[in-house]
Amino acid sequence: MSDVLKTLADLLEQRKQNADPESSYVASLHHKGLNKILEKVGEEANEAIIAAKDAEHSGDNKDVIYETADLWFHSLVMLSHLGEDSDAVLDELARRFGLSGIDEKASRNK
Ligand SMILES: N=c1c2ncn([C@@H]3O[C@H](COP(=O)(O)OP(=O)(O)OP(=O)(O)O)[C@@H](O)[C@H]3O)c2ncn1[C@@H]1O[C@H](COP(=O)(O)O)[C@@H](O)[C@H]1O
Repeated sequence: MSDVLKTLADLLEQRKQNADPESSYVASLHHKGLNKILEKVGEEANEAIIAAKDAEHSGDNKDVIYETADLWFHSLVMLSHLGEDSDAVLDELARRFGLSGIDEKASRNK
């Protein structure tokens, strides 16, 4: 795991276990439950899509990077809520190295 993901994973775990929803945004999301977390993931995905479309026209990627960070962050809170962290996702991505998306899809449709 990258240092950033490891530091964030540790912070998210600490906030999930010990933090007060009044003073921690992450704890407030866990307190509100999975549906609220999923609502935020959907909202941030939409914002990232809109920012990407705008970036295509303006040539300025600042907002798409900001919105993608929001999307990744809320996805990590979702995984944390379910007892997982980014390691599991990175392992899955590593497992796919060298496996063409087209070949993988064809193997599913046999
Ligand atoms: N990386 C982030 C991070 N990215 C985005 N956000 C928050 O995500 C929220 C979502 O943005 P919105 O504009 O949708 O917020 P909003 O409209 O207030 O949200 P709603 O009322 O609609 O739910 C904002 O409050 C952002 O500040 C984050 N909050 C926390 N972190 C990390 O998590 C750590 C722990 O945070 P706390 O739990 O707050 O201490 C922090 O130190 C950071 O490292």
